[in-house]
Amino acid sequence: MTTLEVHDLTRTFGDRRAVDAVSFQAPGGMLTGFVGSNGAGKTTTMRMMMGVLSITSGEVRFGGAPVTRADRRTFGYMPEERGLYPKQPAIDQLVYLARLRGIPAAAARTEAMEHLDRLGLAERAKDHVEKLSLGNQQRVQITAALMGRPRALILDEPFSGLDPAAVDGMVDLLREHTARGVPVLFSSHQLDLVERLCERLVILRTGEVVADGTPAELQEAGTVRHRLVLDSDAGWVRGVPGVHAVDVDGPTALVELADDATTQRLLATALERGQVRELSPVRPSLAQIYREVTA
Ligand SMILES: Nc1ncnc2c1ncn2[C@@H]1O[C@H](COP(=O)(O)OP(=O)(O)OP(=O)(O)O)[C@@H](O)[C@H]1O
Repeated sequence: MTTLEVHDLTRTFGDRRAVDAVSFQAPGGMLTGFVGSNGAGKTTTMRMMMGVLSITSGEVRFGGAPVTRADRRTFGYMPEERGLYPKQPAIDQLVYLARLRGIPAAAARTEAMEHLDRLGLAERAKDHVEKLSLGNQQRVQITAALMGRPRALILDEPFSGLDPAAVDGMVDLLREHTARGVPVLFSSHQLDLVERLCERLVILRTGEVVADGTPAELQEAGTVRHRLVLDSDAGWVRGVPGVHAVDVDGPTALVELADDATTQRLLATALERGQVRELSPVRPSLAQIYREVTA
């Protein structure tokens, strides 16, 4: 298992710090999601990790040592600006990219055909990329990053524009790489997907890391809410001191409680008024955590 990490990574454009002392790890064998709003600095960070953009200060490490040019040649990278040539056959581009990673031509062709076969595109291997649907182009693009047994994967928005079945297929492919101990870092705006897939996630806000950990760790650090279900209208909870009613819908209320005493007071009041069908903690969703840390 080889960890890919960044330490105090900083990039300025003029007097603007697009990435400001960013540190995090993408451990080997795990999918690490990289999220943040538009302009938060994800692409800039990934470009520095790959060495396609110079680093103002800080360091990228692979396996505990400063990353080398030779290391980076073994990484699979899917850039934000998609790199396939529209007027070249898909198979040729996959073979070319595998050969760049030192795979002999014959083996590269075999691997490329296997991939195209898995995508259901074997018959279209010789078609120019531009003749494929956008989703299929995107899948070939991800495949290009996966050629030649990369030692790390850095993927900028690999799932954008894919339908759910295509996402699942691509995730299966990525999991084959994490199973070999490879670190996989990918950016995404699809929080539900990130929540479902990732063993770790890093949240960036205006160039800084504002949350970093496993989904469970982030959930523990997030605000716990409670769901209260009564047998009659729950609107009165809005008047209870220490209770912040996030949402009230008939007999059901989603509330944030200031402390344990508030919980007891709420419960006692509810019982005085009738039956309490449920009072239970609600683990925050990733979307809620994201809103809290990026607010
Ligand atoms: N070459 C550049 N010159 C000047 N500013 C840049 C350059 N590249 C990026 N920036 C700025 O750096 C900041 C971070 O941009 P970046 O593309 O890394 O964000 P992002 O998180 O990937 O956003 P998105 O989700 O929209 O892709 C933005 O303010 C952007 O305008």
